[in-house]
Amino acid sequence: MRKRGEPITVLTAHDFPSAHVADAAGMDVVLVGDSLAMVALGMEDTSEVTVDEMLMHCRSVARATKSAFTVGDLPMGSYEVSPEQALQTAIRFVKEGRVQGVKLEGGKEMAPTIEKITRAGIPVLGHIGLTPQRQNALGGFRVQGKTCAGALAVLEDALAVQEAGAFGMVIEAVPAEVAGAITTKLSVPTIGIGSGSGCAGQVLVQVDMSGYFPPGRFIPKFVKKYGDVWSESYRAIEAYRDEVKGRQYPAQEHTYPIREEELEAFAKATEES
Ligand SMILES: Nc1nc2c(c(=O)[nH]1)N[C@@H](CNc1ccc(C(=O)N[C@@H](CCC(=O)O)C(=O)O)cc1)CN2
Ligand SMILES: CC(C)(CO)C(=O)C(=O)O
Repeated sequence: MRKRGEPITVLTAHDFPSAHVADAAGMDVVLVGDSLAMVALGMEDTSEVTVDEMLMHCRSVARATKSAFTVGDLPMGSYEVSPEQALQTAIRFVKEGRVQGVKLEGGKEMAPTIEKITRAGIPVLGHIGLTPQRQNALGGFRVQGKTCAGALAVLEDALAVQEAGAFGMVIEAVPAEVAGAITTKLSVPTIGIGSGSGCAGQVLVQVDMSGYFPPGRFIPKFVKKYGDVWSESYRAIEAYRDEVKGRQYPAQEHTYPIREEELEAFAKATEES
């Protein structure tokens, strides 16, 4: 259990085993992020992933999270058309995805949508600053709020998202000083990613922080690699390959016994045929 005032720990996980370890390790929130597209499905960006794909992964994660609050990310195209569309999608996330809350990207333009969903009793986590679903409009995965005007725009978004009823908001790739200052002006928590330690909580993608990617792959500056799951998996798979090829695996202890007389009878029965 998290103590009052302590930073909120959030981890993006996409399937049952990763969510299971995140929950066991005491994460406050597990987010089924649409980074799913890039991390688990091998897509170029997050714009391709569908509601049905997200829902399958939400269900998988939700089966594993016993104590972590579980949030599902509304994918691009499933909530921008109207607040009604967004509410319908959010309801599917709760009913079919079995999550407890939803996340959606956008600032003040999404306020009516956030209000609509929260009024229906579904907790909403906002997402401002760098909004990856809009990377084409932002000119790529670019740091936001780097100028006075840019920082003021992020602040305006934060206040609008809070006012609309969001229980918190992700602030992605905003200079630490700006994200910290915005955090002090809000009453709901900010969950930073690439936005410094002044946020009320932090989020990272589990695959990134545990090092489950090949050496040399590009990772954003904000990622700290706390583990080397790629190397460990690679080592294990190589050893398995070698032992199968060398007939060392499976060994006697990995097999099931049969009584001598049954085996003899079996040999006799098959000899005759
Ligand atoms: N796996 C993984 N995939 C992801 C995310 C993640 O968390 N991890 N999060 C979302 C994408 N977000 C980013 C944010 C920043 C960058 C990035 O590359 N930023 C430049 C900064 C560019 C600039 O200076 O403007 C850098 O060098 O860090 C890439 C994807 C979705 N996909
Ligand atoms: C990591 C985070 C919070 C930011 O891009 C996210 O939204 C995701 O996992 O999809």
